Amino acid sequence: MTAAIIDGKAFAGEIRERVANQVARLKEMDIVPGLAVVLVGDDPASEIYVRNKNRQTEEAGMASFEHRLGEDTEEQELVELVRRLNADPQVHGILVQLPLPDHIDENLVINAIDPAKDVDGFHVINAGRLATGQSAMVPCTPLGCLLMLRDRLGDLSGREAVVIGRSNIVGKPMAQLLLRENCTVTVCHSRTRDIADVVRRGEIVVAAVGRRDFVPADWIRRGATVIDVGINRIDAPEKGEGKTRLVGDVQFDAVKDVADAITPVPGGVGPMTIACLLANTVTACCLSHGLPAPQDLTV
Ligand SMILES: Nc1nc2c(c(=O)[nH]1)N[C@@H](CN(C=O)c1ccc(C(=O)N[C@@H](CCC(=O)O)C(=O)O)cc1)CN2
Repeated sequence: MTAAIIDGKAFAGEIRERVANQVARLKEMDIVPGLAVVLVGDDPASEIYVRNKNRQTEEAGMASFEHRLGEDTEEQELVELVRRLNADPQVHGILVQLPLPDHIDENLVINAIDPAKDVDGFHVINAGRLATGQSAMVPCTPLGCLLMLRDRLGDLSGREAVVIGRSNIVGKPMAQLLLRENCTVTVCHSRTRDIADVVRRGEIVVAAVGRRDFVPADWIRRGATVIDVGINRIDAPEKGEGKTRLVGDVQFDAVKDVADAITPVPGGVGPMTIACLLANTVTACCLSHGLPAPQDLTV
């Protein structure tokens, strides 16, 4: 068996097209969705993600507001910026790029964002709404994973799903979304006993541990759909001195001989994350104007 490769880059392009159509529709009503992205410090990977977010926001016809603060910015200064953005009617979505420098309490900053503008879906109110089956802003990476799973498998009801990783950003919301789809969900983590046997139950496996090559082929049930959320940068001397490349959490070359379908890294989940951020911003904009959330951008 050779797995189908799920093309996240192409799918993200489709989502961005849907976003651009919704933005054009809103412009006819003189409404321009706006996204504010806040970057604190100079982490090189975050710099790239923020640049891409701003570029793609503008390409979709939305307003992009970029705020860059120094590494030694005080927590209070960041919270004050968030409060100003909460009050700004041109801003419908606020995203504070993570990770933040160690001296800043991430939860405190995230929970200072107006939940209606929390397009990352990380605010405790949105997490609670998702967990209790109420309408919520859904975190972008799990939202992208779910859209790919539905596109590949259709109805997910009754499927055995295994999520590897229990982070607030991916693992927990992913598990909640799969539960909402009526999957039987198991969450594995560093203390899970007999993890190979547990993962082998999954018809759907979502790997989000942040450890390169963590999932070998003999953990994967034949015919499973495997979503690799890992983004691990490793040295790539074969590309030249000092060069690097990205690998996922799954041993792609071996697993593709067992799985029915698999997402690659790069080109899988990553591009979907930013496309879903744009989708969430349009949703937040519509809701703030008393319009319904666009059905083709939400789950
Ligand atoms: N506030 C947030 N911070 C972070 C999030 C998030 O969703 N909200 N997620 C990650 C980083 N991230 C977005 O911010 C992100 C990571 C990767 C990609 C992506 O497109 N990856 C490409 C490869 C890009 C490359 O070559 O480096 C791929 O996988 O194909 C987009 C967004 C942590 N922080």
